[in-house]
Amino acid sequence: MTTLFDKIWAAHAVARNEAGDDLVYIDRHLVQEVSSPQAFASMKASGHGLRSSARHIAVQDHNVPTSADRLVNIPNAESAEQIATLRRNTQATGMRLLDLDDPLQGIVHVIAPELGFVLPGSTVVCGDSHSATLGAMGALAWGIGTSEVAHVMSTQGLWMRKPRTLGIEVSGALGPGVYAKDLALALIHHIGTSGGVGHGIEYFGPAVAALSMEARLTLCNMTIEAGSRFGLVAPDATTLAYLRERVQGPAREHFERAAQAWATLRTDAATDFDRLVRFDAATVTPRVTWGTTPADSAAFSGRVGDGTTPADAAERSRIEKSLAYMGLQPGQALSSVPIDVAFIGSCTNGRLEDLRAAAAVARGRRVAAGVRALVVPGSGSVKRAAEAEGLAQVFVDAGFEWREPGCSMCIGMNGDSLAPGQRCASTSNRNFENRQGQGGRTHLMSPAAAAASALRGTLTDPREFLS
Ligand SMILES: CC(C)[C@H](C(=O)O)[C@@H](O)C(=O)O
Ligand code: SF4
Repeated sequence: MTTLFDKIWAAHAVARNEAGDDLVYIDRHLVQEVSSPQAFASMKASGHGLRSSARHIAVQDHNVPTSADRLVNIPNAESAEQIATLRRNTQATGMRLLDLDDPLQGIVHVIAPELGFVLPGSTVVCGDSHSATLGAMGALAWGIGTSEVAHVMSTQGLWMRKPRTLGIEVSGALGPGVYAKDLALALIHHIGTSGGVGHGIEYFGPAVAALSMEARLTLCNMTIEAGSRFGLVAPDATTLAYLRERVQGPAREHFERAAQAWATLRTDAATDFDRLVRFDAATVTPRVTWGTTPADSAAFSGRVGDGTTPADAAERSRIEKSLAYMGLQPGQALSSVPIDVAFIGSCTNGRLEDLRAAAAVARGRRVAAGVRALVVPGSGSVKRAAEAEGLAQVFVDAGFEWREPGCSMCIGMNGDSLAPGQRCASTSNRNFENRQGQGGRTHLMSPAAAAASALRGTLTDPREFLS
């Protein structure tokens, strides 16, 4: 009797050293331009090449401008340099690159499932902390550091200590206007930003089973914000339906046989986890962060600081500092807080369903005067699909900017960033100080909530616009 996490791990651990670390075989590796330059350089310096070139895909995402002229104009010299470096490195090593002009380009964690690159039961790594996103496909997926990236490229293996397992069982169902993002924020609020440290998390239970593939990707994406590098959902009919349309190569040819094998990929019993947390989805309402960690969140009807004063002195001073940064008063009603910018996008919430949810709120309405609202699709595929079904037009008619795909204002490396003091309703995953630009203030929420906030000009519960 064991967990899904342990089963996939055991199938990939090919050796154990004296320290107790396992050498884990890596099936797939994703590369982006920010964390790879040193890895390519050290691989070259050690005289290695790619051990298995078909197991890697590279994409430009963090630094890419989201303006229409980006193929001819990358104003930031550092961004241009990182983009050129990945182009050079992939050419030199024979790694597939989805470059700026590729119709499939997009945020690394958004494109990987779209390409059918991530299969249930596989191991997938990327030099990016949000790689657990891909665990939604029933894979062990995690973020690695630059030296590990070099190691994977030249050996296809990694020495790793197996983490303990944490099962998060979510019962009940999410109500209307409540999304996977709200569930993720509620869970992080519940277990804390270090609640998952040292553990691989598997999400399961009726509320997880009811989530679409895209919603599961959102949920797993936020796992690192709870301190865990691994977020996992067992493959089921939803996973198979998603993959059937997307897998390539041998997995396509042998799909039905593979599907039978994937059906065995599940945790035998909830008691097999080292730790178990139970959570009721019916208690979740649309949430928004007010502080500078993803755990600092409350319902839109709530108050800054949860309306309580923590007994712990260190926590009290942390909150004081974060509220000073955020320009908020403890106890202030969240719904009275005005915003300057709304950002809909990122690897958390830049997929088609996210844009549908935001467009359902924005349709036939107008962005409030003085608010800048951006919609940045997570990939070229998302962009084209959103245009084909009329979502882009809904946004444009409502006064939102419709941009080219990339990480954009999630991290502000590409020129899309907040000015000091600006306040943003954002569908991304991190609200740390200066994350979206020096002095910028981030409020995390779902795409429907970001659209609602853009329309009203203050932090707004999306249910006010959904009938
Ligand atoms: C730049 C990159 C390596 C980084 C990460 O590791 O996650 C970024 O994607 C982020 O979201 O902070
Ligand atoms: S969208 Fe944001 S969180 Fe995701 S990979 Fe890009 S910068 Fe990181």
